[in-house]
Formats: sequence, structure tokens, C-alpha cells
Amino acid sequence: MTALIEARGLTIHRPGSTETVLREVDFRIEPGEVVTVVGPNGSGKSSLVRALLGHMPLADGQVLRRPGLRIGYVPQRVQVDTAMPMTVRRFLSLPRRIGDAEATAVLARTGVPGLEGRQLTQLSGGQFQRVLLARALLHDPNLLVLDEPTQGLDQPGIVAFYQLIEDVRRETGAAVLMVSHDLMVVMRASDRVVCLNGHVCCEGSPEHVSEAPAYRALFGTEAQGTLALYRHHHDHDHDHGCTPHPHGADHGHHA
Ligand SMILES: Nc1ncnc2c1ncn2[C@@H]1O[C@H](COP(=O)(O)OP(=O)(O)OP(=O)(O)O)[C@@H](O)[C@H]1O
Repeated sequence: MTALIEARGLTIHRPGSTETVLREVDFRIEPGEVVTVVGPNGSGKSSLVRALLGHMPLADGQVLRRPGLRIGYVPQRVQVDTAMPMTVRRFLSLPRRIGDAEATAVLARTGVPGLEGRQLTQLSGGQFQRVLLARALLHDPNLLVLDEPTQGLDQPGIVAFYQLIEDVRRETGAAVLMVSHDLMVVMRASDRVVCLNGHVCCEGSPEHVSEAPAYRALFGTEAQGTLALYRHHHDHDHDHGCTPHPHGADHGHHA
């Protein structure tokens, strides 16, 4: 397989029930690609990510990972146990020990140098996200997965964080899979956008997804704002269209 990771006919149920969260989703990410998954709250974005990572049982379909794939993961939520003190340095060594020089270098790389001795509970939201990114970058990932990485950041913090992701991607060549609500910022930086709402509503280049009726129906006025801003920054042509996804028994998901 050429893809780093691929889902075929992925169906997921809500944990502990038979209610469908994702239905027959086909998804793949190629080496070096930047793919963003957008969709309303509860549309199954995190479930898709967790299924791709093997953290969630599948009701149907399959997930294929390229042998030797190294994934760096920035989860949507991290519970910091306030009763158990933990320094940034120690956090970076979980679950796998790293050396001091490596810790120093990766914190510098993500724009938070010198935080080794700081307690996790004493970090600002932006510093914490950068420490999470630092940990994800250890062990040289060829796929970086970020689930809502800018939650809780202010607008300048959001822009700076995505700039950092772009820099990292350029330097390492790692593919990036991102779930995000920051429509304008992430869509601009993506090769491909997948719009999810229990199934893949549409996907393609950012501009084509912005124009897709399914996308507009989901995001309404925000979608139009996104498009206007997007056009303002990005006015060249794209090769790829937004491909609607058929649903039903005969669409060949399991081929
Ligand atoms: N651990 C869980 N137990 C029960 N239901 C869950 C669990 N995790 C997710 N769900 C349900 O699955 C559906 C999809 O949730 P998911 O977190 O994948 O959506 P999302 O698109 O990432 O949402 P958001 O944008 O709000 O983060 C929701 O209806 C949610 O309530």
C-alpha cells in the first residue's frame, strides 16, 4: 500500500451501544500529505482519529497501517492529575525514556525552551499544547495526528501554533492529520479537507470543499466567511474537485 494509513468501509458504534457514529467511511492519508477533518460537534471526528490509531473497536470495515509507521499523537484532551506532580521533563519521558539533550532540543523546537523543570499544572494553555506537540515529535514520526490542537488558545496563539505545525512539516516531511474547528486557518494549510458528519459528506481541495453544498449546509454563514477569507489568501486554481461520496450497498467500499 502507498498510503501511510487507510480506513475502508469504517463503521463505528457509540461505545456501549449499537448507535452508529460513523458509517462506511473510506479514508486514507499519503506520505507527506496534510489532511484536515472538519465537521460539526459530535460528527465523529475524534472517533475517526481514535479508530485510525487503533484506540477504538470497529463495528465494521478495516484500518490498515503501513508497517513501521511511526505516529506522533496530540490528543484532544489530556487529564493532568493535579494530585500527582509531574514535570515537563518527566512527561516527555513517558512512555519511553529520552535523554536530556533530546528533551532540551524538542522543547526549543516547539518554542518553549527551558520548561523542563516546570510542573504541567503550571503551564499556560499555549505552553501545554506546545509541550504536547514536543512529545508527539519525539521518535521521529512520519505521521503527526492532532485532534483539536488549539483548543483554549487565543487567535494569535492559534495562528502561531499552525505556523509551527507548518514549519515542522516542512522540516520533517511528516504527513499531518488534523481535526479542527479553526476552519479558515487549517483549510488554507491543507492539501485535502474531509468534511464529516457521521459519514464523509464531501472531500477535496480546501477551495472545492468550501464551495460544496454539503459543507455550506453544515457550516452555514461561517462557511461563507471561510470561503471569502480563503479566496482572499489563496486565489490560484486547484486540480482536485470535491468528490461526493455515494452511500449504499453497491458503492464498493469493501472492494
Ligand atoms: N466514550 C464515549 N461514550 C459514549 N459516547 C461517545 C463516547 N465518545 C464519543 N461518543 C459519541 O460519539 C459521537 C461522536 O463523537 P466524537 O467525539 O467522535 O465527535 P467529534 O466530531 O470529535 O465532536 P467534537 O467536535 O465535539 O469534539 C457523539 O455523539 C458522542 O457523544
